[in-house]
Amino acid sequence: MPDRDLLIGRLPKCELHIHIEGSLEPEMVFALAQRNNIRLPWDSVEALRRAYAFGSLQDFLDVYYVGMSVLVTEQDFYDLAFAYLRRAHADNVVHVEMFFDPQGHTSRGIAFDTVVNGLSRACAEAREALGIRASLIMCFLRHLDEDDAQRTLDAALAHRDRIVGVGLDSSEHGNPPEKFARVFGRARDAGFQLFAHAGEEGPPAYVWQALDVLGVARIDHGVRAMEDDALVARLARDRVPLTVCPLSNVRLRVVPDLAHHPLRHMLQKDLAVTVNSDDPAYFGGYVNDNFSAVARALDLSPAEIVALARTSFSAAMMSEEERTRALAGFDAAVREAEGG
Ligand SMILES: Nc1ncnc2[nH]cnc12
Ligand SMILES: [Zn+2]
Repeated sequence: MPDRDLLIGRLPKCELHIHIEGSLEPEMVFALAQRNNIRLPWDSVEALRRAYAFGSLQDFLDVYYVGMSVLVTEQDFYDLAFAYLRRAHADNVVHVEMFFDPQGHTSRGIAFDTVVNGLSRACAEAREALGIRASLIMCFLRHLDEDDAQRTLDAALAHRDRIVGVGLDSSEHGNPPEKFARVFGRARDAGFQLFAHAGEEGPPAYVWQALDVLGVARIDHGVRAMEDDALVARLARDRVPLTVCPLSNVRLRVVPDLAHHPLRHMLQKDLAVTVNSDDPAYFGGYVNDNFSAVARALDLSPAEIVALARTSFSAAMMSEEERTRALAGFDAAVREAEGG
């Protein structure tokens, strides 16, 4: 086996937890602010970077929503998504399920169509130019009310062919999944796949609700599920995928440092863990950086690294035919890595 970072780079992988607005690098924030004549509360890229010292999820979200205010035109959304897909491709990501936050834009007067047109054009062109597959998952902002989410779902129905699923993100404390039970029921009836952030900062009860009230197919983060043995047993029994984001968890103080990250324990409990970047521009790294940092801190073996990347394919939304083909490519890449 080659060394850890070489192996990580050689493994094809899926990224299943990326907020596209969280890939907005500070340089791009300033370039788009200039292009669109937007005034920012920071006077330089360095000042913005200094604002990235977060004490909690809410601290981050306060900066994240201001950062995304520079996105105005369809071209802005296209440029953002294409830049991310190019970067992900460099990390050997072959399949992306991309979150976006329409309410962060429609609340500023940007049309839903502008957002979806720009993002979906980037996905289509990246497929052509780079061979990377990408689809869109629209997240509801859970700090907003149910009616706002219902109106957002109404807008999404007109784009049913370009949005594959719905998710739930933003401030977790005090905004349990059950607040959106009816919205998710409608989304399910409309044929959307269902996802939710749960157990990032919030308690295990929110993970139970995401599973049993919303009926989600995957849990985003889910690290606090480890506090509840019965929940761990349920997640393991049903092989519910968990999209874990190690660098995010450190930056948002969910864990004190990577050496204390529960990922190894999650693997020992037979949970279907994947590694992802969450908001790479804000948390110090893209998907390979997340693999590399957590593998080093927890001294993961090559077999464990391979297993994590392989799980990203079983956890992805693909037809069984696509999955079989993708896994064959994955296994071939592992054999090649083992050979040299
Ligand atoms: N890590 C995260 N948790 C909840 N909402 C988010 N929106 C963007 N990143 C998020
Ligand atoms: Zn997230």
